[in-house]
Amino acid sequence: MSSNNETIFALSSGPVPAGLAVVRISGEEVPAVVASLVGDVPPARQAALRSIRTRNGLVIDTGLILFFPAPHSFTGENVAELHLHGGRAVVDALHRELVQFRNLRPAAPGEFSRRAFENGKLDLIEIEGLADLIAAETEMQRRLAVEQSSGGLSSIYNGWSDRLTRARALIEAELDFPDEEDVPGSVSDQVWADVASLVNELKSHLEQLEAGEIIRDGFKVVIAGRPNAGKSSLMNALAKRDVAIVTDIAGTTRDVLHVDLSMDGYLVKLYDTAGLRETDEIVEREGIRRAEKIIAEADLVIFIEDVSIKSEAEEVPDDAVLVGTKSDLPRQSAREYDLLISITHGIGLDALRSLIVDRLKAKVHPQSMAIPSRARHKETLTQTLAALRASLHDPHRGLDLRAEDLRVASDALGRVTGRVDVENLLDVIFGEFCIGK
Ligand SMILES: Nc1nc2c(ncn2[C@@H]2O[C@H](COP(=O)(O)OP(=O)(O)OP(=O)(O)O)[C@@H](O)[C@H]2O)c(=O)[nH]1
Ligand SMILES: [K+]
Ligand SMILES: [Mg+2]
Repeated sequence: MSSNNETIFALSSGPVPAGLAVVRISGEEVPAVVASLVGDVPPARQAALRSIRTRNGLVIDTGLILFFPAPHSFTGENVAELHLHGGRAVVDALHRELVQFRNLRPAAPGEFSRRAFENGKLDLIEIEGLADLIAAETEMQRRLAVEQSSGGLSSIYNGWSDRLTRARALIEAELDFPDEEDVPGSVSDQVWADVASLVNELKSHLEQLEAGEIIRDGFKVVIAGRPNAGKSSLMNALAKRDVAIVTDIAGTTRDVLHVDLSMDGYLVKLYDTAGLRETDEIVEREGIRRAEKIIAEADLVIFIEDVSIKSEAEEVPDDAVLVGTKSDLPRQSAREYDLLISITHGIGLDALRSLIVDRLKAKVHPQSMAIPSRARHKETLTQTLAALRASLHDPHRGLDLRAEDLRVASDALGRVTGRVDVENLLDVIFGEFCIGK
């Protein structure tokens, strides 16, 4: 059990007014609070219909109550859920009543999840997965988050941890009994063979990071090209709304504009940028600087060119999709394009959408959804891999030094799931939750 002796509560469902409001309470005081509110403590884990009253006997509302005795609850503590009617005044009245109890206070953001972590109910990967699941807006984000929040990814890391622990134990045994004839050399060989295969598994796992990041954070597509090429018109057509200002004045767009699209279940982040050209105009120049920055960070650049004007020798970024636009106008450009479109005539847009999805899938083709997706995962897994490689680097190095590398690897891997001390990280991780989670 956690050492938290305060009981916390919060509205865990969405904003009121709504059909229902679910208020969650967690901590030691829960049975006493529930008995006071509804007159008894209902049977564990069964929905019970009750009148919820103030201590003066006034009815606040009638609703369902669920009691989850410790440790079989989300937080591992005593938990109650009150399902009320989702009115502002109903929730406020319950709030006013709850703050009257001793040792009862409103929860901080992420505090229920933090208690779940501290009581060993969820590890850090599962907690992060839960935050992602709540934030998920696309189907692929949901699948990735479900895999993480339900322990699929953790089980890989726990499996690796167990293998490392075993390897370290065998090496320690060899260090403790160096002259024992009956600790055969082949034991040590087996250990290093397994460490080598761990290195390979970790390496291919880390190669999936880019896919995980694209699924979680989105595939960044940047529209670039000369002023007046029709970039903002394309952005608006793909977004199906008027996001960007379109005029026939070259240099209309200055700031980087952005919309989120869902394509084939993936999050695509589409950016419109200032037209690229030499200019002395200060505002436009800043716009171009910003454009160049986002182009450098893009997963895919769509470089568009007006086919109705003679194309100048332009630098098109490597890997960019070269799109000729305004195909409704008489053609002047002799360049070969990957695709021709016309925004005014609605030509080629579906083909462009498919092309974006194809490029995305060329980068993201995970065999499984048990893949890393955050900078934090990358950092700790990279440290693990480096230490494992160090242990294999020179077989003639002292066994004690190689054992120390394995210890470093073990610690780094333990920090991924939070098995090893991560106190300094917790505020960051739980801070991204909303209140009530
Ligand atoms: N005929 C024709 N005109 C187009 C097409 N797409 C855009 N235009 C016109 O081209 C002009 C410039 O379009 P924008 O979308 O503002 O071009 P931009 O590349 O965003 O321009 P900057 O932001 O100034 O760099 C506008 O007058 C549009 O109406 C098209 O497919 N066909
Ligand atoms: K323009
Ligand atoms: Mg524009």
